[in-house]
Amino acid sequence: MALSRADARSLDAQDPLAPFRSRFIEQPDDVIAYLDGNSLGRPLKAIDQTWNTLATQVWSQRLIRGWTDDADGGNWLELPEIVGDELAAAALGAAAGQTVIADSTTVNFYKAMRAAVNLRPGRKKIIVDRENFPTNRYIAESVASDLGLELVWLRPDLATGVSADDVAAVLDDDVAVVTLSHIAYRSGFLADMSAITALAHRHGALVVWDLCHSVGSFPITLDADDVDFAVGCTYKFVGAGPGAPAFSYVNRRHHADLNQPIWGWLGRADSFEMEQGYRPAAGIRSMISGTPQIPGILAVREGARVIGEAGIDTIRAKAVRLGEMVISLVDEWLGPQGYRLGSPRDSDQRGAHVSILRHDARQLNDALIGAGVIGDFRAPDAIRLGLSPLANSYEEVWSALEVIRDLDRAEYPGQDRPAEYFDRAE
Ligand SMILES: Cc1ncc(COP(=O)(O)O)c(C=O)c1O
Ligand SMILES: Nc1c(O)cccc1C(=O)C[C@H](N)C(=O)O
Repeated sequence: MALSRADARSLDAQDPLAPFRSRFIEQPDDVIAYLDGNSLGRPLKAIDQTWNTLATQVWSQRLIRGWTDDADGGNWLELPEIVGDELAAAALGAAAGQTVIADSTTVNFYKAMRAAVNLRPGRKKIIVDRENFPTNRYIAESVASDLGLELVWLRPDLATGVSADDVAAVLDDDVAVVTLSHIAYRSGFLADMSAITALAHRHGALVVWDLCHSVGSFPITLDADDVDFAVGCTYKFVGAGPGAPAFSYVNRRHHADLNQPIWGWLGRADSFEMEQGYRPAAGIRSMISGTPQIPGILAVREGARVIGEAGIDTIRAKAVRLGEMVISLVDEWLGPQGYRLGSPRDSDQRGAHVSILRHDARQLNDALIGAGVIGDFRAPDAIRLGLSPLANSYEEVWSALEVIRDLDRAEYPGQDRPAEYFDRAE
């Protein structure tokens, strides 16, 4: 028996995270459910205040001195490292001094991949998977092409993702880097970061993890797992806003030999001496290239603060419970309408979104947005339902599934559905 609306309400009544919903700026009245926080999180009221303070009290008053004045526990030039440490403590399981907020995930991923390969001279292979986010696949191609390396492609089943066994099957001592997404962008499959990292290390390879879909939704343990490099975005579950700067983590044991490819002035030692020749700054600072994006970094600080306050374990527990609710409703209501589950059924293998598959997903998703349920379509046949434990209520998610069910009834009344309805176009 699927949960009823009353059941969803009762889950909300017991939800320790329910008070956090009022931290967000209200969504428009015509939105029944916003299930796209795994693409762009909703804004916190605190960010509105932070940006207002930045413009009216800090930027306008300190002017250029903001870069070097010691206020807010540091100056703007230091904020990438300061807020990097704050995010690391709240959401990455990483000790201070190994994380910076800078650039986009794409750019950070490029830097991390090149830096990792530089640490393994003479090795000729990079392992990457076909289900990885496009930017990761393209950057891996670009790095391999520039450096004359071979790409070894994993081809995971969409719903089962990349296992340690898949990696073990192609790993040898000629592999420089294994790169994977911790949570797959389409299926939500959760990779075993600890096991795969240990496996890569046994062959002398390094790992570069993309944490875009896990940061802020899943307890990450970068130091404990001895991860080498990790990158991820802050506009999803961290909620720092469209185009907010990403983060880059490099394990301390690589700092002495770290050599990333974009040699900008702010990653140099003694930047303001403006000297000839590049000499990397000490530590994680050398992952920076150019001027930090201060409004975005301050928004990351607010996101990290709220995650720290809520507690990442509590966030994860609610993500699991929301996912289970969605899957039970999919089974009961949507299976008979020709939808299939496009995510792992087992919560231990699933992140904070659930994908449902149907051949006409693109049109369905457009219709859903029109009906006030905002998820997203991912080619070729997936509707992703992103579950944001801080912003979504159980009832909101339940209502979304009800809308999906009823939309389909309206479109295809009765039991006589066209045959192609059930045949997934592969
Ligand atoms: C897994 C993953 N990696 C990388 C990116 C790309 O990040 P960006 O476009 O911010 O560089 C995204 C989302 O866009 C993503 O989901
Ligand atoms: N970064 C995005 C953008 O600039 C426009 C639209 C969507 C996005 C996304 O974040 C996509 C997202 N990373 C995904 O998992 O599909």
